[in-house]
Amino acid sequence: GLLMSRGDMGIYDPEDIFCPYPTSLLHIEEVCASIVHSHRETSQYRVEDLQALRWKLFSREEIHAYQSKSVDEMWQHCALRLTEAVQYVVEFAKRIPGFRQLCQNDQIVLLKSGSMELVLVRMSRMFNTENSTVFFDGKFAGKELFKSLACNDLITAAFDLAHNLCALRLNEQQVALFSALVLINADRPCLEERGRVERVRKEVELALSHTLHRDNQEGLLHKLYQKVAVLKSICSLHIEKLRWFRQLYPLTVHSLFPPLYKELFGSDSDLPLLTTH
Ligand SMILES: CCS(=O)(=O)c1ccc(CNC(=O)N2CC3(CCCC3)c3nc(-c4c(OC)ncnc4C4CC4)ccc32)cc1
Repeated sequence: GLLMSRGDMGIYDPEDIFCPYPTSLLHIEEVCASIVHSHRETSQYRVEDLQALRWKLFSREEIHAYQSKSVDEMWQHCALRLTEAVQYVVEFAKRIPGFRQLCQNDQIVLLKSGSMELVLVRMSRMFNTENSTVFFDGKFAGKELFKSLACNDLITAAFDLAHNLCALRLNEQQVALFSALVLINADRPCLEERGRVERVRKEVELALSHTLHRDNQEGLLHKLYQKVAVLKSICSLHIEKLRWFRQLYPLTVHSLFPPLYKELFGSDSDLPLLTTH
């Protein structure tokens, strides 16, 4: 498009109404490189390691042990795994160019609303479409392992999304840029400086379309935007289940859920764990 024709001079042309900010190709390539690097550094498991573990499946006995856990035991166990995953996502977010320049409130709003969506995107990297298993607790698990969560619709939705994202065969660069795009969303409620979030997002959008253009895969952009809607619906279903679970087991949530829970799903806004150091 017009932006790309500018070359790396970034010359600001007053007549140019399409580009109020000089976004040069060089700068976009720097944004790409930085986001992909941050993704690698904060991805919890490398793709090559997951490939090597591909056929490490839970035995029937191990699956039975998970299925014999009580509902609140299994939720606690999953909560710990999810919290670990969210902490890596928080690290990734903090390294997205421009994220730490956003005001504290907006950083937290984006993380509160986007971290679970990012965990779901990352889950697709840990999914084996040949036997519909996901890497969980050190091995690959089928969805029957999560039976005692009593959330089969939620788990099925998460597995289906992982399957569909896998089918797009995104490379790590595309996963990294898509992840950043999912997080930097200027439409989130309660943002204080929406315009600034929009500008950071614009750069990520350019980086993603630049990468897809270079990989000759522009068709993916439309499919990725469709996936954003699915991420949102799974997260709403997840919050519903969380409310249901908290009504049944208030003590578990209050005392045994990780501290991150109160930050991400609690009402208080002073959030030590998520602040940028
Ligand atoms: C965020 C921190 S927190 O605020 O303290 C917090 C908030 C909510 C909960 C309860 N939800 C929960 O545990 N869930 C939900 C879902 C199922 C679907 C959407 C994500 C999920 N997934 C996993 C998980 C995986 O977690 C890393 N890794 C691989 N597979 C899976 C499951 C097959 C989907 C593991 C836990 C897990 C717990 C903790």
